[in-house]
Amino acid sequence: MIKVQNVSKNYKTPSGTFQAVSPASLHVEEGDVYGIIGFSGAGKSTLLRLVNLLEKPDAGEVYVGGQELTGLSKKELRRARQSIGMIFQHFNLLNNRTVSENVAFPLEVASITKEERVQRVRECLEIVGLTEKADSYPSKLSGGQKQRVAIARALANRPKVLLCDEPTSALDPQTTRTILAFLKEINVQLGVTILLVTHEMNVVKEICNKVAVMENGHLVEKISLSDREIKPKTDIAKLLFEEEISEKRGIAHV
Ligand SMILES: Nc1ncnc2c1ncn2[C@@H]1O[C@H](COP(=O)(O)OP(=O)(O)OP(=O)(O)O)[C@@H](O)[C@H]1O
Repeated sequence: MIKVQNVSKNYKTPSGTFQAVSPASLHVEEGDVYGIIGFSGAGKSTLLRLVNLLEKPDAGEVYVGGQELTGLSKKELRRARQSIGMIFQHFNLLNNRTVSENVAFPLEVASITKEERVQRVRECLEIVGLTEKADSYPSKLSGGQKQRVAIARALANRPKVLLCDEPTSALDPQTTRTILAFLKEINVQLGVTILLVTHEMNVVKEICNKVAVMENGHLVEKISLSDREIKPKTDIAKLLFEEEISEKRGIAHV
């Protein structure tokens, strides 16, 4: 469903060129909830944004649903992006629009008729259980509710793929569980393939079936979580998995 082939990204900085993502390849199959985990600055968000070309790769190819995004014109890319939803750590809602108007926004961009928009907004708000907040403004919502609106908005155009950039990092543990449950339901019930960036192993363990580990711009290891025994090979993957095991056993880290 998503194929990233030898994609890389450099940034120009005052001190020279900085390689945020060095040639990386990733294959996300239909139905996966695929995690990308790593510490801050590892290049996770950059890699995610390379998938829908919010960041333009310096090299490599990106395919989503069999279509090569890296070969499209601007107009074709705008259209292709309609089948790729995205949610963010800080929700990125439009504060001067109501909940309904936020969810309707991508439908307006896609030139969907008003009648269809009203119907689809209603459906999406039902999916995330926020029908009663349709006329509220984002400022009146909790963090969890804001993320549910963002999910509804991301689903409006019936995407095949949902990209999630640290979707629960701004939320408390209880709300995190609720949002992860929504994402899992969307994956199972609606058949949406999910690629999710996080620095928290508990998020990966909760909903992902596969995870790629990133360190200093490199994808260093890919692990299937459906394997009976998970055996991380690299030091960073061992550290991330062992931290999780230690936390479960109640061992404090200093
Ligand atoms: N536009 C930019 N210009 C220069 N450097 C950038 C730019 N965007 C990201 N970087 C740098 O690239 C590296 C990777 O950033 P990225 O946000 O992808 O990491 P991350 O793993 O998602 O970390 P975090 O969770 O802290 O966001 C960081 O060192 C960051 O400072």
